Amino acid sequence: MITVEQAWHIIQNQTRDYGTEAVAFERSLGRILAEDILADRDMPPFDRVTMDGIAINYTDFAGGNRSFTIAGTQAAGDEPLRGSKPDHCVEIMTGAVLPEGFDTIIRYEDVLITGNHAEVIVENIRRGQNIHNKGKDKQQGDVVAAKGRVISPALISIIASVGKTNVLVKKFPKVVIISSGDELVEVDETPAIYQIRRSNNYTIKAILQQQGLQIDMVHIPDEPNVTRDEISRCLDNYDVILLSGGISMGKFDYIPQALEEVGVTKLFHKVRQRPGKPFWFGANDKGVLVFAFPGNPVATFMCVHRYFLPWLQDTLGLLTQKRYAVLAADFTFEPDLEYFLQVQTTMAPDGRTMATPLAGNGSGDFANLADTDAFLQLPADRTDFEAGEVFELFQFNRN
Ligand SMILES: Nc1nc2c(c(=O)[nH]1)N[C@H]1C(S)=C(S)[C@@H](COP(=O)(O)OP(=O)(O)OC[C@H]3O[C@@H](n4cnc5c(N)ncnc54)[C@H](O)[C@@H]3O)O[C@H]1N2
Ligand code: MOO
Ligand SMILES: [Mg+2]
Repeated sequence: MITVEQAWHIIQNQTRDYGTEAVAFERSLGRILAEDILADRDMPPFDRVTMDGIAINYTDFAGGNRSFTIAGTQAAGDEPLRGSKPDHCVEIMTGAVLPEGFDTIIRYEDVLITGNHAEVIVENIRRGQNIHNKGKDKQQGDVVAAKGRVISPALISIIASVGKTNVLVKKFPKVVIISSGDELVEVDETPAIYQIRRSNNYTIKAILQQQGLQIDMVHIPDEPNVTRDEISRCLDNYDVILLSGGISMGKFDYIPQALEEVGVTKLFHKVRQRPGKPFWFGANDKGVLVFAFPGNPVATFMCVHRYFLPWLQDTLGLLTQKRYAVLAADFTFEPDLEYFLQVQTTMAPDGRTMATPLAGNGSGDFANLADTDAFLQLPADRTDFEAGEVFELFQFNRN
């Protein structure tokens, strides 16, 4: 049986390029930028006043003058006043362009205005103070935001300020979730005593919605012909199929055989891990990928976070960093499998991320997932894990 790392490498070798698309910039939050955003003008585009007060020519002040005649007022958005004279000043507002002949702004707090005169009442004035100079942040044509970044609220302000109404982003793959199982009824149905409502498919959908993906859902019974037909139809209409359930050793686990019958080549089946050991992964000759996750809810959930989201991030060209956390309490796990230990994380005052184990009652205990926010990947070759040791962390339940 392959290890988690081997499984991940096989999946990583199947990243795809789904191209790019233009979207309205107001709808681009969270998408991956697929073009460099250039400054269309210098930033700031003019010498921008940063305090409400008066504009003077510093030479007048240096020559000993403290009382200035107010020659006019200039608000933000006004054209710059012209024709300055010695010992004149202009009342000026934050965001206004610096008028010709002036080079220094003194805030209202440091002047006394009487009639049309302004007297400067402080001595520590610097030439050029309170002005955000043209081009100081970026020059016209500079890359302000490089492609490959997630579009954050800060990037939205850059995109808006350079006047891009549409922005090029990475296209998402078309994804469908197929759940299976005769014991599963719809959410609005009342299950018989031996049935349950389906939930894995909604969880996967929600995880992908957090990434900005819209996805379709299909449910199939444990019946080989329907299983084959539905998978076949989805192979023709989607880039990625996510399955949940029907891949283990049960008499009615038809999925692996059906996948191979409809031309999906198995790249692996079973990984040395808990939960999620029966995980099946493959691709057809058109490049459609199939992630068939084990049906137990925690197994599906973990596999989506451990394999599918990293694949999606790689596919979209997103640079990601591994995360680590400190195990906060001793923990023992005996089987010769890598273990995805559910934890609650906290930030300690010394800056470390602490992970408190909350193992739950196995991979059917999805109630436990709501009380945890991450899992630690514990290696297979050991049994005892001690408080203070550091392991790789995979976060979920993020908002
Ligand atoms: N003889 C063996 N039996 C099992 C093994 C094994 O190695 N040998 N592995 C176990 C492990 S580990 C897992 S995980 C499960 C995987 O089972 P399947 O992928 O075949 O999934 P199902 O049998 O269809 O369902 C398992 C379990 O999950 C529930 N389920 C399935 N889909 C959903 C859904 N959409 N929403 C909510 N719950 C769902 C289902 O009702 C079952 O309770 O196999 C073990 N068996
Ligand atoms: O993968 Mo199974 O989830 O260990 O029950
Ligand atoms: Mg089964």
